[in-house]
Amino acid sequence: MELQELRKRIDSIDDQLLELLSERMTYVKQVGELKRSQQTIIYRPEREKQILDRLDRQNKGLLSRNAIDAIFLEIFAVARNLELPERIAYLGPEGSFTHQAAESRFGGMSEYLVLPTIHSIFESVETERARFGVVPIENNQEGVVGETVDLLREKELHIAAELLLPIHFAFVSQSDSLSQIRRIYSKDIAFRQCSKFLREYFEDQNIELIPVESTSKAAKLAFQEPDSAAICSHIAARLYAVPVLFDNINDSDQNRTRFLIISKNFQNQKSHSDKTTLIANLPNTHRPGVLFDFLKDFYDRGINLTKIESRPLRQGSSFRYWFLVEFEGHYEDVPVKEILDKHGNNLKVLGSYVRIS
Ligand SMILES: C=C(O[C@@H]1C=C(C(=O)O)C=C[C@H]1O)C(=O)O
Repeated sequence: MELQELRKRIDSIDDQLLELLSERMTYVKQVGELKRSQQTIIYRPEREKQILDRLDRQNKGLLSRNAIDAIFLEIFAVARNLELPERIAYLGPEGSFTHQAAESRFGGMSEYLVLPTIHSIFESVETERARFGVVPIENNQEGVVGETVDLLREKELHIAAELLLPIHFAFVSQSDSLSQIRRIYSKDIAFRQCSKFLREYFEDQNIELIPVESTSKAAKLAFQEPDSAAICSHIAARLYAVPVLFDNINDSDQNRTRFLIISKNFQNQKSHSDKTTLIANLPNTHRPGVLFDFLKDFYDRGINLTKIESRPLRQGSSFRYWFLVEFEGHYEDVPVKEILDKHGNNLKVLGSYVRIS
């Protein structure tokens, strides 16, 4: 087919897509009105997951699951904005991986509040300056983010959803040739995670590796100084319009960070694959068998634990702990309810949500 003919067909499909998307939005608006009249929650991650799973099963074309997810998550985000514009707080700076995570779920059209600390994210959601907050909870290579875990216990907030982001670093520079590069900016942890690439390409050159506070600051510096480069996220490269010379330069392809979307008064309905997070303040943990007895309740009911993290109680000078426990299932499942009833006051359920990890 000729180029002109191909483009004519593409234009005609775009016209149809636009018409269908507009029609979809009229129904979304009606859903929004129903939700408002029943005073229920707009964001329904379990419904979104159901749609994505169904589309994936139906899909016979060229689109990968990731492509379908990316397109439709953006459609959902636009739809939610139409139902009710909601502000989302994320841990900055702009161009951080948390920013990338937030955009992957709430799209390019949402209103964002960029805050400098994990504490300030929790506070903005608590005071309802933001409807949702996006915070990292763990990295599969570096471990847990203690501040997030501690704040989950301290504050009365809920987990609306989790999301996983592969941590892919890009090597960006304005310079056309590697030999012109004198300095590379990034976070120290990113230098560590891209050490093979740095050795391979820059071993013999006299290059300065300069650690800065964030990879997005690194991208900004690479934008300002043409004889420098940065190792940063995709979103930072896009934000500062610095060309990507090499993509995915991290040593390991397995590096992933898990983020939580937190909210006030949020409850998800059951989906067919949920996860629950709770805080366990078990009495007398210094006695033998207390933690064992508690965990046995999960074992006896065939509930799969996915995480247990102990954190210091910070009571005087003692070494005592509380636990963050995560498991497969929803808090409305009968076996889970039994455990919740049995341990009542010692547990605080943070939420059940669609399981991704
Ligand atoms: C339209 C709805 O609200 C939101 C938007 C969705 C969509 O665009 O399909 C799906 C789930 C909700 O997050 C709904 O609940 O059905």
